[in-house]
Amino acid sequence: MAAEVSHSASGTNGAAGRMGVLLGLSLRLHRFVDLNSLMRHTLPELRRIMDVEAVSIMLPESEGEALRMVWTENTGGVSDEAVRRSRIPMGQSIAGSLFKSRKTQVISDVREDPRHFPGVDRAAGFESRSILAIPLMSGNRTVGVLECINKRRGRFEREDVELGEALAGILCLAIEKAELIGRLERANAELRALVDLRSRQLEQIEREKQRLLREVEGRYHFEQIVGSSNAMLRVFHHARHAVDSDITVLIQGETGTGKELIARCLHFGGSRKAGPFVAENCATIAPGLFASELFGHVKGAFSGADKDRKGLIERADGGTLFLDEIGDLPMEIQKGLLRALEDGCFRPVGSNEIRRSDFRLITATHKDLQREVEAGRFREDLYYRIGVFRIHLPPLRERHGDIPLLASFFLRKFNEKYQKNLPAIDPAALQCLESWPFLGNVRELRNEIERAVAVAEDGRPIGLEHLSPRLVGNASPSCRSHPGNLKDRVEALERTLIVDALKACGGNQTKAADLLGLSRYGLAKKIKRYGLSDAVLACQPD
Ligand SMILES: Nc1ncnc2c1ncn2[C@@H]1O[C@H](COP(=O)(O)OP(=O)(O)OP(=O)(O)O)[C@@H](O)[C@H]1O
Repeated sequence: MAAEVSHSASGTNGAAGRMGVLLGLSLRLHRFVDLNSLMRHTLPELRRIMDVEAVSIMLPESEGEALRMVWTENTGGVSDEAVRRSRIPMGQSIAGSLFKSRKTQVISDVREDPRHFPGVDRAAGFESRSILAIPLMSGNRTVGVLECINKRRGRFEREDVELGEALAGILCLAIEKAELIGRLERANAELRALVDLRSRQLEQIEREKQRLLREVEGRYHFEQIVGSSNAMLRVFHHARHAVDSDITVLIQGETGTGKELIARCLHFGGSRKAGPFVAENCATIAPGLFASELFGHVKGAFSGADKDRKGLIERADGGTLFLDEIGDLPMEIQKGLLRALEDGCFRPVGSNEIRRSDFRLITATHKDLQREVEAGRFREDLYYRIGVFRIHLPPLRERHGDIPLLASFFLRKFNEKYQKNLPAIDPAALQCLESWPFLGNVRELRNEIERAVAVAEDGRPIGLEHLSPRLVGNASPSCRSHPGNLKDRVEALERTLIVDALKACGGNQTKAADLLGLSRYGLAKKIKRYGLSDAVLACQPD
């Protein structure tokens, strides 16, 4: 038999006593911040106050299909653990129907109630006879269900219902508070773990940054710039004076002579090495974009400026700005650069705000800037300001003596890149390289060696057949001869003649064999012996 009980004012009988009980419990409840200890201390007291054999608290599963017995306390000597975590189907139990109706119910004879779910009783070895079931409400939300089971003396009366509801209200607040604190503690622990992880990652990034810095410093070090000619030794000696100061440096030289390399060495060898190295080639900037590239712009400064953008000067703050081909900087921008050089101040396009940047300026040009000044294309004051310290890099054709050193430096570098082990550049090929004018300077030599390493057979030296045809075609006959002993010289000459014949016959081995007075088989053997298969392929007509 079940009766729904509406919330009603308490009676006067024993009101002061009940008030005392409630107050005492509410004070004690709020001492607990952890749900489990709260329940461990509260449920026995609840059972005593309500004068029942057992009390249970059930909370919904996250999917909402069942309730779980989360805490229980009984006098039957059955361990809590036996019944805890019991699953009570929402649609087939008194607690489940109450969870939905949200109305307190007194069931005076449980055996007669068809909703009674006997699974829990079986697990507990306990027999429920009467139940006072009370929803735990938080505002409009049902948080769970409290069941007071088997009234010891008499039946559940109106006073029991009122006391139970008042207790449930206090309990609900305490559960919510403890749950909230639990959630906060979990979030806090997650946050701490995240902070720990982030700081470990930051440490790792910092270690990696230091490692890369050491690596870059090692790479851009004057010792890494190859050259033993007097001209280059003078450059090294002179350039070192500019490493430890903030002095502006103007590097002059043809394309590919190593101007940017020197600029990097000045930056990474000096006190600004931990700051940025920002490099830009003025020849590649569209005329209308110079101001925005150099000084940056603010959102809306011009059509297409959909967000603020830092310019080169601002990005180089704390480091070095390297402007290659400074001779191409338009007149109208030169004044702004001069001002930034004087006091570090500049104004982004579209902004009224003056910003500051602490940067060192290194510039480079292949042009004669003095002549640009005379022609009225370059400001004289800027010319003197950027050229406080000058470095002139001689073209490679004026320091042919550096070619063998540079060539073997690049051979080592590209052996590593292509994971090969070409032991050397043979003397004929070296002589050929030395006789080439290299208008593209060191860059052209570097590209030539890279190409040769890429095509050459692993384990064998680089020979004439691995060089570009234009270089070999240009080589003088003496350069094609080998300076070694007679056997080496004969072999080198033989190889050169075979390459020439293959070239003349467009890679056709039968014709080349005729031309050389060899059998087709004899030529094939020599091609194999000299490792000329790449040369044969290179000679094939397109
Ligand atoms: N003396 C050198 N030793 C080793 N490598 C060098 C040397 N000089 C130049 N290089 C290499 O040659 C290539 C071209 O050098 P870099 O870019 O510094 O020349 P650049 O004068 O700035 O050319 P551009 O004016 O065309 O920009 C780079 O790979 C550089 O590392």
